[in-house]
Amino acid sequence: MVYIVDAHIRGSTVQLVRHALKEETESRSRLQEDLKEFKDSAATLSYKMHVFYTVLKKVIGKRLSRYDEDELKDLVLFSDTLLAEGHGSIEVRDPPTAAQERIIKSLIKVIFHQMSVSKSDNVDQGQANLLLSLFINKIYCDKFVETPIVNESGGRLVDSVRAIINLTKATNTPRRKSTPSTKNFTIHLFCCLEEVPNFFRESKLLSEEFDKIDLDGEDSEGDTFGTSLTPPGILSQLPLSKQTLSQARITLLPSTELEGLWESLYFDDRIKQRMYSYATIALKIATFSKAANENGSSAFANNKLLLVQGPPGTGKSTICKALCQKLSIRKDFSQNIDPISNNYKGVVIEISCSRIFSRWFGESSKNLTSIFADVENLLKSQQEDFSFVCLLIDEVEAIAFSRSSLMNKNESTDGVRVVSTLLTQLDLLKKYNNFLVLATSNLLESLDPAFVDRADGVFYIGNPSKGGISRILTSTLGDLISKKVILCEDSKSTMENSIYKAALMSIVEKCSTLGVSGRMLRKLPLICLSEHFQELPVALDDFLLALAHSVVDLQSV
Ligand SMILES: Nc1ncnc2c1ncn2[C@@H]1O[C@H](COP(=O)(O)OP(=O)(O)OP(=O)(O)O)[C@@H](O)[C@H]1O
Repeated sequence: MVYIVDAHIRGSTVQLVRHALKEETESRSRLQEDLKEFKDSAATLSYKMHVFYTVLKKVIGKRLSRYDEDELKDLVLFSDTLLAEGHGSIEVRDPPTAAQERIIKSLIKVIFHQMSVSKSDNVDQGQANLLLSLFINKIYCDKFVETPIVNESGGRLVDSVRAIINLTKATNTPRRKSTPSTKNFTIHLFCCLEEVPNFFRESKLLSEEFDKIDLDGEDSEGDTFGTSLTPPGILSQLPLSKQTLSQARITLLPSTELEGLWESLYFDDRIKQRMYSYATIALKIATFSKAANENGSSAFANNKLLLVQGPPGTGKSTICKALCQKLSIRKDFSQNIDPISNNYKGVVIEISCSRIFSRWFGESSKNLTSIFADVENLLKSQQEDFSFVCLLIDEVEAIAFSRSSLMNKNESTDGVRVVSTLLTQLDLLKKYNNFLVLATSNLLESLDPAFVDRADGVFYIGNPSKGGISRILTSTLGDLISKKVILCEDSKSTMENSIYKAALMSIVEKCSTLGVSGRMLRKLPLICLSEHFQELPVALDDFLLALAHSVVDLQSV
């Protein structure tokens, strides 16, 4: 079984490792007065950091191998768990104290010395616990079900293909081979940009410079940057016009804003894995075309467009943003980028369809063209930096409404022009190997067939199943218990208690019958507290009774 592990590292402590290794590298070079070696110290430092990351990954892998398969599924390990369970671990401040700095520097010295003597990157248990507590914030584990297709029978290929096509139960039908139960961990270390030492300071300086620029010029419309959390100083470095910045929300990745979203979503049908695979294959395959020096034309379709559709509040927009964050963390297309480097690994441009529309004839399609022109500039500038650009179009029906319906309704030709512009622009940009479009819609039937046809994958996301409902409610309850809004005897094991489990299950059953959306499930605890209590905290028993009432009340909404 393959597990994709995303380990969220602490930028501040890892930066200290870099300092320690840099000091050591430079002092050695100076001692030896070897000019060439001194010049190569940057390469030596980057090699040593690579060794440090390898040791850290090995320690994480060993720690995770303690868990069985069931426990590993969607496991999230927080730093306090790592701290409580590891002898020799220490709690570290952010930024670390002077004493903690000394511990980190000594530990690194000792580990590197050990490795040079033993010629192995193994560390003892005490050191492993110390490494985990000092450098890891959180560990997420994603089970990746691999079903490689093999012709196990070894029969003639043509017979096997025919057996599949005709769905015969012939003995030589090639099957999807089940993977052995060994645990393989693919570990990615990451740090959100806002936590990278100096990123924020630099962006603050840039912001100050940016503030001096007059934004009230003729073409500054609306609340520029109003919705973006990325500091304007950083945004001003991107080749984007003020107009695009006011009509789109830009997020540089990985971002703290999107952190933990992927793990907070519970879907059936391996939807997350499938979307991740589609996105990575689309981006990876494009790099092959680049290697073959093709200039865009290809015998197979790769529009790099994924469409997510389904009823409101089912997590469509959230999964798209979470997917972008994962693509930037897992770096399948951006090897060798240091997790604590200042470089962003991806950019999400979220288009606000309502802002694109203008009351002036022809303006809407002009707005769209200008956004796409900016996206193209950005794609060009990012190509060598191993970072991707994702265009996220929420509620795409606003700009991809079926043209025939528009004409039947005698709507103005402006709407038709917007759809045609969108299609033309998508066709133009698909040649970029670092480009991806994610679109969401509640109204698949109303979309223009030519747009749907361009989607490489169409994913349906419905209301959560019983399993999903149970996990959403359990996680929300767990959060309220840990925040002490809900009181119970043992905050860690209460929800394991069979009495509470059975009570919650009845609520889950009712939610499932009513077809409650993920959004409503996330809101239910707040509705329940507001409707039934005046004072906080509340007892768990009372909360569950009130929750049952709130769910029943949903019937009348
Ligand atoms: N399956 C789910 N698991 C966990 N959380 C969910 C799930 N579905 C929805 N949510 C939560 O519901 C909220 C709304 O999600 P989101 O806005 O992504 O839905 P949407 O499908 O895009 O809605 P709309 O179509 O109305 O724009 C988010 O906070 C999200 O985390």
